[in-house]
Amino acid sequence: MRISARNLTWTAGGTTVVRNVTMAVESGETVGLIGPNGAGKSSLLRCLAGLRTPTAGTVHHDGEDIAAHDPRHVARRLAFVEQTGESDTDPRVADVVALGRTPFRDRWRGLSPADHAVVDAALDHLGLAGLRHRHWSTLSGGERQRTHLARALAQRPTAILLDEPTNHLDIRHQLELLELLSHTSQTVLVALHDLALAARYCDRLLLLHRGELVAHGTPTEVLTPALLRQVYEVDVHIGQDDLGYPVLAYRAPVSQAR
Ligand SMILES: Nc1ncnc2c1ncn2[C@@H]1O[C@H](COP(=O)(O)OP(=O)(O)OP(=O)(O)O)[C@@H](O)[C@H]1O
Repeated sequence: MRISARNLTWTAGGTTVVRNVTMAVESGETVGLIGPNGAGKSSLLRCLAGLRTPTAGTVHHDGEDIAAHDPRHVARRLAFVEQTGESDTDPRVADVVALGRTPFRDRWRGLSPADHAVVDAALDHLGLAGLRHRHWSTLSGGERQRTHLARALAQRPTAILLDEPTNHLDIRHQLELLELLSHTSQTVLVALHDLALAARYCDRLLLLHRGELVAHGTPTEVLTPALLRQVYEVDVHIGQDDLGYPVLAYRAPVSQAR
């Protein structure tokens, strides 16, 4: 699915959080959304997922303006993995993953055998089968994050938006998750703080700064010392490891380096 925004602005509490963003993620691409804390990444993702109504501008999924559709229609094609939060209830892992089938179910009916098979496959895919009966409150941060991703996969979406899905994961699980995302045929837009991982696994990067899209292109085009100095206010040396993957060596913040 192609996801696009045109002149998208979102204002909250008197502040313009996302400013006049025009962008597109082509069908099947894996695109990284990067930018400093508070740049507007989560807010942009929510607008693209139909969870926030833009103050101005439009969001299209495969050419359809999502403002013309109800959330259930959007959720049948697009899954959103938010940063993990606390829950008032204490569901079991399998129940959380089964929520992925909600957009396809009759409200008053339980899961069909086909739904159960999809849930089981998602649990297996994320290595969660052994935790399926565990309660949410007993899970580690990384287990919760993988459960959220399994819920998204159980939705069988054509596009997945993810908000910092690796922030609770150890290195192995970070690499596994990004391998999974970069090899899927689905359209993926993922907010990431780790620029080296973003460069390694994403086809293209979108760089947000103070709500504006200040750069987009291949990782090599976007990750330049000059741009990272301007946006992140750090000096960085960008090299390559022996496999050709980018290595970023950060220096002191610009203000302290003088
Ligand atoms: N509902 C809201 N009302 C007022 N301000 C908001 C609201 N939502 C977000 N903001 C502000 O908008 C800015 C961008 O927030 P957002 O969470 O989109 O940034 P982010 O790039 O995802 O940040 P981080 O990397 O820290 O997660 C922040 O300064 C935040 O405080």
